[in-house]
Amino acid sequence: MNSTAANRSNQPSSDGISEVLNSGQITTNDEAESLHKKNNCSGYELTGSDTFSDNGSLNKKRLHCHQDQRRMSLTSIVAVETPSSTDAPTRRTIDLGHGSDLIYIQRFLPFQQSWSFFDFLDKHIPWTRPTIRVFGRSCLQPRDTCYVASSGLTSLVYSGYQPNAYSWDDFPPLKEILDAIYKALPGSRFNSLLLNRYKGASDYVAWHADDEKIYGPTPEIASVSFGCERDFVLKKKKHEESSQEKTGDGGPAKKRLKRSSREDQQSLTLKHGSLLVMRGYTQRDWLHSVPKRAKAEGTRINLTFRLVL
Ligand SMILES: O=C(O)CCC(=O)C(=O)O
Ligand SMILES: [Fe+2]
Repeated sequence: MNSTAANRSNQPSSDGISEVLNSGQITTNDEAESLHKKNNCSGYELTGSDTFSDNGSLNKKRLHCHQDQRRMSLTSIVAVETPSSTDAPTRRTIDLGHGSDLIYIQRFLPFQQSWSFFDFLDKHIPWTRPTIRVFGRSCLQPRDTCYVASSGLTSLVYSGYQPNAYSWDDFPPLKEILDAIYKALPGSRFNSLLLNRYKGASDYVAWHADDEKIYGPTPEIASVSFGCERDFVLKKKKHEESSQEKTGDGGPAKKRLKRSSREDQQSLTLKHGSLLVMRGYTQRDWLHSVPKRAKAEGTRINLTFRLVL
């Protein structure tokens, strides 16, 4: 999503994965902030279980984004994006502990093809910005959304909002993306897709877990990102927010009350054409968010493929 000239050039720098170095930088900010900003749901959104607000100060990293960046010379892009025949996209696994893990593939889809997907989705998806309910208040969801699902599934409801389920047949490129995911994740199955469009720096998704019952106890969620890169931040739920103890692996109470540490937080920069997979108990034990980022001016589109049981 992040797309300055530098970013859009997809330089083979880091893989976008970095632990948050200063635990103080992720704040479970005050409900007060949200209550000030009643109409824009700032910082809060109730999806699965619990939510917290974010003060946007997680990382001092600059995330410039300009939509016209793709007009830059393609020379450097091609130089780093053209894989040799033996190059498989690098896959990183991040063990979050206690049966939760992530897979991140930065160059999951080819760069130019990813822009074609972006353009199709931006133009043809029937985006809507619904009014949702957060802590009893109605407010505008801080990003556009759309939902696609196989027929006959239990409806998705989050934050008091039940999206209309569109058919896969209406958007053939989505099937191409899903096929690519199946190649990367043999044995996985997905039958629904939540699409999000972040139209600029102040669009975001607040702290939440996708732990709705319809996904079962250990959902696998495959998340594909296009356009402006944005930070994706995870933090471990506080003990009472997680149901880890229900399976008996929460350890003794004293241990469970330990202060948050570096291992309780992760931050990734989700690049254009990347795939992130959340697996195991990630939804039960962790929250995730895409915070506002002042420099992330471009549009980002994110697709999260899920399996409704
Ligand atoms: O935009 C993203 O990367 C995440 C979106 C998300 O968490 C969700 O739709 O549940
Ligand atoms: Fe989510």
